[in-house]
Amino acid sequence: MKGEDYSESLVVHFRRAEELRRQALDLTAINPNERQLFDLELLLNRGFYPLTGFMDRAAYESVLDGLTLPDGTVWPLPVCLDVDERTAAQLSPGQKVALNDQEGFLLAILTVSDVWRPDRQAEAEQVFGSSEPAAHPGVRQLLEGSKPFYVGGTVEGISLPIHYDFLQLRLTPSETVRRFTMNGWRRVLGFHTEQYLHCAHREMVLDAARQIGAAIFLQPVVGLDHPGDVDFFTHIRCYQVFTSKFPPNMIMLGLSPFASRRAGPREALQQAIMRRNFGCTHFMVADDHADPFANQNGSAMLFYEKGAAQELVARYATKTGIEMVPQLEYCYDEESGTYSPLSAQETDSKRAVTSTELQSRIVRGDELPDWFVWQDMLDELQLAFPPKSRQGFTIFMTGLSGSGKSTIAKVLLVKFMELRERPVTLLDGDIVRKNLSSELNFSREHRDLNVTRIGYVASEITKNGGIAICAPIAPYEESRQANRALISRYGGYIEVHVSTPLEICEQRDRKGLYAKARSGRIKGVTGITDPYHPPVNPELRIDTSTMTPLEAAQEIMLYLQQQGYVS
Ligand SMILES: Nc1ncnc2c1ncn2[C@@H]1O[C@H](COP(=O)(O)OS(=O)(=O)O)[C@@H](OP(=O)(O)O)[C@H]1O
Ligand SMILES: Nc1ncnc2c1ncn2[C@@H]1O[C@H](COP(=O)(O)OP(=O)(O)O)[C@@H](O)[C@H]1O
Repeated sequence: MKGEDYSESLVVHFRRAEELRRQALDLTAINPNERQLFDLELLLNRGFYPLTGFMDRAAYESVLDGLTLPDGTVWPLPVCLDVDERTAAQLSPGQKVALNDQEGFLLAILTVSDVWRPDRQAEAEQVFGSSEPAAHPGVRQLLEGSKPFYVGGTVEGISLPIHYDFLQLRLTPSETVRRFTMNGWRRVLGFHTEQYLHCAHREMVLDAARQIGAAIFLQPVVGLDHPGDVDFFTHIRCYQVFTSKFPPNMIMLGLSPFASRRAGPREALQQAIMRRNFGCTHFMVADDHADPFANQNGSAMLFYEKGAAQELVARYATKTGIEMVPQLEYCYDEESGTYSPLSAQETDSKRAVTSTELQSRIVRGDELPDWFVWQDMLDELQLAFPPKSRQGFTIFMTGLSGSGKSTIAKVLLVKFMELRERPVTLLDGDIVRKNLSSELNFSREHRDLNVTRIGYVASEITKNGGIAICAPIAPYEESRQANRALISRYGGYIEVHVSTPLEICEQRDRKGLYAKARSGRIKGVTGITDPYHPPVNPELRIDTSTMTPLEAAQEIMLYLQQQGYVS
């Protein structure tokens, strides 16, 4: 990147865009992933001003070593386009490359300045303060989730990445600055969040803004981890409710396409610079800002030193042109009925409520006092996090062939249909093998694929509030765990190990499978010549050798009642 480009946006005039579209037909194309598209959007809309493209090697090294671009401008995080070795081999300086979105729609043309293989271990150390993937999710993303070559070069934008949701909130820096001016806002406090906000947050941000005579620009960063999740839409709806609780002309909401690296102090500084580019004069920084373990289990868990992010943003304030405002934790005093900052000593009659606690209280269906959250926000949250009695769930039965999975599943199916509380779907092993996995055999690889396909379908059913009953053998822990992780995001997951011993299954031998296995006519039969790894921690274990199918199903129903899934 040479020279400074002062334009409002790097998206070119539509006449030039037409020309670039024609040129792009002959160019090598790169389809940036979700994370890279976020960076591209901030380059094109100039949230990353003064960058005019993905960093070249000199800028990258300068940022890592000294938190500045080669011309001395403060810049703490690398903004690089990572590609695989095959793509890198096709690129050389001066070459033009098309950058398309995931549907192949042309967004920008990159003029390559250099291509290099970075030392990502060293980058991890400098950016995150660690090169241990297990210790930090940002390090894991960099070392295991990104590609080994970087491409630097300027970009000419044809279009900003396309969004269909909340268009009125996707404001570019020039749009926000124009609105601030129109509102008469000379001082603007940028407030970055990924959390659900409630009444105490309102008092906290309002007090901070009043102290410096500023209005508030709430710019949350959400939606990257699980785009399309109900959670994302709920977050934004709740921010809309939140902003409606402020005095007139006091707060504005906009969405930021920033892909968080969780790089603690360096990231806080980066976010401050970005907010300055959106027109803010002040930026609120928490003492655990951008920490990978913020909001988890108190400060003992933090990766970065508490307060380090605030210190770094404040230290660079003169150079960046944006001032640091510390974020204080506010609590409610039941005696006086007021909110105030929580000091370390005051915990008796004062109550602080974290956003995580808010969410878990809603899932448990607890009563929430009105000092905690507004009714209209509660309505939004309850829609997204219904109590267990209205959540979808999956009953995932695993066990040897003949252990009783299908029989119990059929009993459960009719019981749920009788209850008529939710739609119910049976994904039995042999039905799935016929309809969804007919091309698969019984190798480990194919069994895993079969089991995760069942998990995917069950996750969709669970997400939409239904009941999925799954009954494959599912002999391996890894694919069962993958299903658990996926499905638990959307609702209940109840793993039932149908633990009937092999001798009993073999005596039953309804399909003659074991006889054929013993006589060597079929190979790789689970329990005989293929392994079955019992689940480590199932919700229930049921041995059907000493009970009827009805009794087995009743054990599962009792568990569901106890957990609150069925009434
Ligand atoms: N080699 C081998 N091993 C195990 N089972 C075999 C095999 N070949 C065919 N069958 C029949 O296929 C049914 C199991 O399929 P699944 O899809 O449940 O298996 S897996 O979860 O993918 O491992 C299973 O049906 P169920 O008895 O209903 O479990 C078997 O009858
Ligand atoms: N308590 C029980 N639960 C389920 N099945 C039982 C039970 N007791 C006996 N059985 C018999 O065991 C066999 C189990 O077969 P099936 O349900 O097809 O097993 P799987 O689906 O695990 O291969 C059926 O013949 C069923 O009648």
